[in-house]
Amino acid sequence: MVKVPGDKSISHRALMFGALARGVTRIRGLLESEDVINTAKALQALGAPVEQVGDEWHVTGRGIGGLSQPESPLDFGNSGTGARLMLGIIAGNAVTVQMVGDPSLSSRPMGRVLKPLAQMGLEVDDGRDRLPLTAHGSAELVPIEYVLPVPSAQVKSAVLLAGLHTAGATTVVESEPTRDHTERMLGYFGAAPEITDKDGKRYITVQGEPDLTARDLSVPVDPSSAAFLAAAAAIVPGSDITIEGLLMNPTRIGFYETLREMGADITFSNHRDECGEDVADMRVRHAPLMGINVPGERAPSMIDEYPILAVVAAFADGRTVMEGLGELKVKESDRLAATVAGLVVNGVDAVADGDTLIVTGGDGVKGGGTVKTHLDHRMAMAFLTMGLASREPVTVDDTTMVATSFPAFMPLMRGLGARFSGEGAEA
Ligand SMILES: O=C(O)C1=C[C@@H](OP(=O)(O)O)[C@@H](O)[C@H](O)C1
Ligand SMILES: C=C(OP(=O)(O)O)C(=O)O
Repeated sequence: MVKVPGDKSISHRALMFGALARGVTRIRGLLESEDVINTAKALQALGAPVEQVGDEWHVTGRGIGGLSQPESPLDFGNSGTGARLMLGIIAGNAVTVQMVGDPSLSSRPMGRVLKPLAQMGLEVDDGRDRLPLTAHGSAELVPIEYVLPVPSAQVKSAVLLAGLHTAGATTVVESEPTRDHTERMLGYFGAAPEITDKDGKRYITVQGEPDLTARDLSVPVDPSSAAFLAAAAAIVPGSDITIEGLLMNPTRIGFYETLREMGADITFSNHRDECGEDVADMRVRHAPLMGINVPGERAPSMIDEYPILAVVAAFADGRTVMEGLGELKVKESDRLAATVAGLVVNGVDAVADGDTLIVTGGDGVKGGGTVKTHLDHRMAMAFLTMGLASREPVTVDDTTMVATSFPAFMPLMRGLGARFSGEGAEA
């Protein structure tokens, strides 16, 4: 049984909802990674105490609109989720906040959240749409109806969080379902949104100024982190691993559906509910894999898993065609370009054609190349995993960013038999 840490998306939200509720929220299984700790520090600086108590994290909520002026800039490090969701919260409080991030985060588009938040009343100095920026929240936000121009749970969540700070009903319309942890957590904290499906679109409406009540919650295992272990088991002959308590939310498990279609031996057991989310235990055993077509509609349910899926595809027989990957270009790096480059430098036949990624496998993977990770944790973990099954070692140029989402990655992999050398830069 392998213990994989808690889900990053749910961890950010558990801290944020804890800060917006009344009372003390106690969180078990919080992902203690750099991204999540930066969110905890930001909330603390905004006047909602966050403390570690044994193996729990306690957040003392300030109620909707109850946050206070921070004394210094808030640093979101590498985290798009932290920065974008917090913008939704900052928007609804009468505070002025300087937001900064690392070079990767500072190059990512913030206009996608700033545009709807500006309609609601948030002001940003000099019309900036990248970090660093200075945001002026307001105690008088106005509700809006917003049609998402991109399939993004971060944009959806920022607008819904801001909507909680208005005196009316805010609706987000999405045409492709994205991860729904914000909606579920709203329900768990006592303010379930109204969700209706009409003409192939989903309408999510929150009522402003709800009373959120502090809750105890336990964070399920992150399917995006577990994907590296599952992939390793799928490509390394003789593997057989079981991961306990995996988050099975249908908006998150496209990677596992895809691996199964490729022929991977994956079974789920002991399905149960944990704090409003479905979880199960997952067993993965090595089996021969074949290339498949992965439809674009599936992309939101596995958006962070494409680098590792592309690595798995390199070990599958034939072509794997992955469509609809436009959003990969605006992650911690341009993951479409970086994945192709990492595969090619290790002797794999891979090309990007517009928003489509095509990887042809068949004869194993040569390896021997050095992969540029561009401050991107998923690039580092995907290619370290590739090195476990390639003929020659794979080198990655930097492993420090792994700590943003999965600090236990290298020790866990070592525990399963992986050998990394050179301070872990080679697999
Ligand atoms: O809402 C979230 O927690 C996340 C949403 C996704 O981003 P987008 O909403 O930008 O697609 C995902 O890539 C990110 O790792 C986490
Ligand atoms: C895209 C990711 O995270 P974020 O947007 O929060 O930086 C990720 O973890 O792969």
